[in-house]
Amino acid sequence: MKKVIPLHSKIDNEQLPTTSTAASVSTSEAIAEQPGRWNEGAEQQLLLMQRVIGNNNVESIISIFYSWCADLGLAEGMTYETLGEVDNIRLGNRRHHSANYTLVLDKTDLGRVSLCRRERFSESELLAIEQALGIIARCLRTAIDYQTLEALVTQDPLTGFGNRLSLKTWIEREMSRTRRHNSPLSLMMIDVDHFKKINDTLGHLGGDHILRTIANAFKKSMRGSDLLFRYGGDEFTILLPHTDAEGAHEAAKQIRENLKSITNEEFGLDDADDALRPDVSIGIAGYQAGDTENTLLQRADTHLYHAKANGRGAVCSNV
Ligand SMILES: Nc1nc2c(ncn2[C@@H]2O[C@H](COP(=O)(O)OP(=O)(O)OP(=O)(O)O)[C@@H](O)[C@H]2O)c(=O)[nH]1
Repeated sequence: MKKVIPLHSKIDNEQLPTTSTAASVSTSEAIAEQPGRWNEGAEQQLLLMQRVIGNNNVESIISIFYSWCADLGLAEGMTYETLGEVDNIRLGNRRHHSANYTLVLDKTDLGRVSLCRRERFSESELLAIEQALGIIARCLRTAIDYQTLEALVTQDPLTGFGNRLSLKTWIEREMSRTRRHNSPLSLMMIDVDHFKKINDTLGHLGGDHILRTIANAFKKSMRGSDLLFRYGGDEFTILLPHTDAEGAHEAAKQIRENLKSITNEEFGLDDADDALRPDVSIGIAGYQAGDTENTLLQRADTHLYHAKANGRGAVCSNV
């Protein structure tokens, strides 16, 4: 009888593996070179295919693949690691025996998959895993491309937070949620004071570093449900679901306060540059019935203008 030789020549399937050696597996070849075996688990493979096809979310595809393996007793734990935009994923538990794969499809690195469980993997099980990886590989590539493109279009490259386009999407989403549930919603427009002077003194790269530091400080001051965006230049927007203008006003004061706890060193400033320590002006608008994206932004902007006109380093709203 013809011996089936798995393509993964370096699977860790020993009694006491200490480190894992990744085997490079071209998953499309894995299916093509084992046509006989393909039919054996055809039903399960079909089920997996039906679940992942058309799915553009990497995390979801990985989690479907893991559930599929776990249901068949092929895994008790799994990790998925990539170098790109997609976060690393860990599912289930760590176990003694592991099967490690580097997924490569048409020369594109799709990441590393490591499955583990208490028992050794048999050759036929490893083959089933490879065939399943072959199925998810194409969906994964589409999903990775989709998520990378989505990040390019919606993320601000300097700070990594959402950009103006992303803000538009989220305002619409949160406004319709607010209308449906009759819950409050507020929006903050934040502008760094005298940022031009910071740029002129520290140079553009120094200015970039300050913008990133400020954005990260905003993020730390916010609640988990609040959403931060870079509106453009030295302007940021925070969308605060479930928060009325009064609550947002208090949150804005806290944001300004928290900026004071950032050290000169973190800002990339010398002690002699104390005068350059950044402060912000903030305008706030609470959602009102009949508001559109533009009217909400416009009101926050008007309040921001007043905060600037009142000498900067201030919070202004209608509360
Ligand atoms: N370093 C850096 N600077 C930027 C970026 N985008 C815009 N800027 C600068 O941000 C500065 C914004 O300055 P202004 O809008 O004139 O306002 P300001 O100096 O902050 O003064 P006020 O807002 O009136 O307090 C300009 O000098 C822009 O060149 C960026 O991505 N990085």
